[in-house]
Amino acid sequence: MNDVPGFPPRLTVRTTPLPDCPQLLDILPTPRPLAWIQRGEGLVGWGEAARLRLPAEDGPSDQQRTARFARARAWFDELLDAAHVQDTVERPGCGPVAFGSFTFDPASAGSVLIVPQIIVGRRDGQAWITTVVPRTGTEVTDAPAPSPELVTGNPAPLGLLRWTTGALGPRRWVHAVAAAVRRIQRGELDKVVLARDQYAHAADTIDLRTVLKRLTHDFDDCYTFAVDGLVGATPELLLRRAVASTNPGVTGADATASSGRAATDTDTVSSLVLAGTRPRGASDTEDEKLADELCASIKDAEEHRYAVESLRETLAPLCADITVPGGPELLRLRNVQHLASAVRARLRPDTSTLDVVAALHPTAAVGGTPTGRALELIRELEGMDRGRYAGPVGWIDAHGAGEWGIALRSALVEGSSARLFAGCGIVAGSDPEAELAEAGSKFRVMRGALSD
Ligand SMILES: C=C(O[C@@H]1C=C(C(=O)O)C=C[C@H]1O)C(=O)O
Repeated sequence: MNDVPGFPPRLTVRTTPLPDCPQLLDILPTPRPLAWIQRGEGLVGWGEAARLRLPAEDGPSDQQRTARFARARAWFDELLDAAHVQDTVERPGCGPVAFGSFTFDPASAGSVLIVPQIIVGRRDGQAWITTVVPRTGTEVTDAPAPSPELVTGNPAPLGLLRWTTGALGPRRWVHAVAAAVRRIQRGELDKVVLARDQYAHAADTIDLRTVLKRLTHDFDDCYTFAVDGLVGATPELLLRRAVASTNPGVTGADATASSGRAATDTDTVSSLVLAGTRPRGASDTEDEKLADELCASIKDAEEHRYAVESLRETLAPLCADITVPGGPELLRLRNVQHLASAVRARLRPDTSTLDVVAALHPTAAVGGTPTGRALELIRELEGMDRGRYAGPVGWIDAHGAGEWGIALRSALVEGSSARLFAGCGIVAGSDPEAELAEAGSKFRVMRGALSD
């Protein structure tokens, strides 16, 4: 195990196909797995072959904003350079994979990259297993062949929960939102996203497998994730990049070092922007009424436009051919409905995935506009450290392929307690009471997943 500022370990990595395609959440042997799953496909991992945990950044503000991503990139590149990789599957997510979760605010400690000892992946009906073992000295040894008999986990129910409020109770949070609306109306900024937290306390250690199963069941279209105790189901995709290996067959340390971690000509990235929210209705009629209201709302259209424009501006120096839809679509989830815009672009050569993640975070959907002023107001009004909530969460492989979401609809699970988060975009026309109700709808994702 490595902690910053140590060097990553030298690893031997082997990926082989799995003859059967397992349900990813049925094979987890530990109550604290790593996961990234959408519609039954994705990656799960367990054990830790390497870990990087980053401290809070305190440099000059612009450098500080991206420093944790640059450190993570350097560490993973170094790990890849020293790794001996055998990969007979050659798909995104094969070979060495790091699961990552970054803090929302650079001034918070705890951004993390973890390379599991075992990774199981599943895509398009094909499954594979990767084993990662440390190697000592300079002699290259093969990783042991993975056992096809995967252990079946037995997730435990969570029992009765006790709930407590976090930094701001509902009334104080409504005041904070009202203060933000006044500051926006005074012209200090255009938009700020304010969040609140609450705690669930269980009698015993919370088994993340139970939580993950409920999240994937209820939010199949979302990205269900678990990285170092941060668990959730986010609808918001910050970045997906699919690059296949350019080196078929067995790769050695040198081949891995020159792998396609930077962009190639055909490299496309996609992102899903969400901003503008209504709850789901109790009946079809009410549901339609709320959807119509959302689609006709000038306040929500404006909030959405800020988010899309900020994404386009951020991508412009890094990408060509940015495609933004003419207007948002309606995305309906079990608890809420959102205005959504799918943006696609072609990555310029020599751009690394974590550089793009660094550039995109924080989007206006979780920070505000303009970013700097929004971050100051969040620090001033929220009264809490967001930790890794609303930060980028996802995975990256040796070729730069990866999927990164924004850690929303999430909770930080530590032992027997869970800290839940929910936030809302505030603009000049926001009604604080309506925002409190909206935060309630968003809390429902994790409240449901934690409740037996
Ligand atoms: C901040 C959150 O959600 C964000 C805020 C939204 C809004 O205000 O309409 C919608 C989606 C997310 O971008 C959250 O879920 O905690």
